[in-house]
Amino acid sequence: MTPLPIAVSCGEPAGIGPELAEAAWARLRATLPFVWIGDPAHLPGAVPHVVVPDPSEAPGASERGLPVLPLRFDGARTPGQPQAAQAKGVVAAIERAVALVQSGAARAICTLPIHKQALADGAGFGFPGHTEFLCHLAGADDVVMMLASEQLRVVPVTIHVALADVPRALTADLLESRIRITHAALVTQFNIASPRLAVAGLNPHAGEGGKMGHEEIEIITPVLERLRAEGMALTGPHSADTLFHAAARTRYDAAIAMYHDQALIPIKTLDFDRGVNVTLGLPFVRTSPDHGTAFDIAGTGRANPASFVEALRLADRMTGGAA
Ligand SMILES: NC(=O)C1=CN([C@@H]2O[C@H](COP(=O)(O)OP(=O)(O)OC[C@H]3O[C@@H](n4cnc5c(N)ncnc54)[C@H](O)[C@@H]3O)[C@@H](O)[C@H]2O)C=CC1
Ligand SMILES: NCC(=O)COP(=O)(O)O
Repeated sequence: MTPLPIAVSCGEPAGIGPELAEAAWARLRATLPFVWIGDPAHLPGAVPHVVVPDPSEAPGASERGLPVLPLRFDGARTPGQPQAAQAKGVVAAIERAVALVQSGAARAICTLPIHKQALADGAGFGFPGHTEFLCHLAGADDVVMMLASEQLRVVPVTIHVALADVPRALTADLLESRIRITHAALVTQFNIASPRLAVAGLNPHAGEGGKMGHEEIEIITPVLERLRAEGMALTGPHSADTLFHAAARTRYDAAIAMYHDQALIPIKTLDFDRGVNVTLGLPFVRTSPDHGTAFDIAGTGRANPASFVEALRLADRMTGGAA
């Protein structure tokens, strides 16, 4: 039986998404079919593309060119310069990918990067990122952003939250929910029978016994004690500054960090080229490259497709493939 394709939303046309789609097709065309949802006129044309009326035709078409489910946008692609008139199309591509995976026409979705400000300005997009938008579209209670590579898996508990607002956003309920979702996904989607999780503190030195902050004592430790009593293998709260060196990384399957940069700086430093962003807790698989729209190099041919290729491969493995 022909495998279902992965549905790829085009992301911001002014970013590197269109060239990444072409480069990934050139690498994966025979082994991992995907269908790109976007405006064919925005593709650079370095490789052929094939417009397909239905995603079921993507695996066959992939031998001849990049399979495309067309979505017409207003205007041409201008690398580095997002067009307000195109913002609604960017959102529609994500919605289309979700509809395809929900109807069983695609096996997973993989999203190319959006420019959050361009979507807010051009489409009144009210979500800080895909993660929150997908949670909304799927009707999920809560989801988790995980960044994963060969060397590290890491989860920020608070996600797209201004640093000044993190202490208020970091509640015991949120921490517990995000640990539970991560633990369950490591078992069911990453085949780790007994996941080991290492949890960072929020403050320097994990609060130094209350001398440098109280969130560890008042919020983090009580949650960890409760979940340990259920049998979860949890350590922490750890000082975040010593949680990511090589020896420390051998002691856990995923690190739970308290805010965006605490989680993403280590993995992007270790593995920027091959890190993958995966949303856990959705009723379908969603992956994404770890980087953004890279306006500074869009249209120059310098974009490295490795993270996007890894994102497609991870989506494939998480849906039973062997890529
Ligand atoms: N999943 C998503 O939709 C994501 C979207 N973004 C959005 O992207 C926009 C730009 O974010 P930045 O912080 O500037 O990060 P960025 O990842 O777009 O760029 C940071 C630096 O890395 C380089 N870079 C990024 N990807 C590359 C690639 N594949 N090959 C070679 N060089 C690459 C860029 O040229 C730039 O110098 C923002 O609007 C942000 O919100 C950021 C991360 C993820
Ligand atoms: N820095 C990671 C990021 O912004 C990805 O967000 P999302 O669009 O995948 O929610």
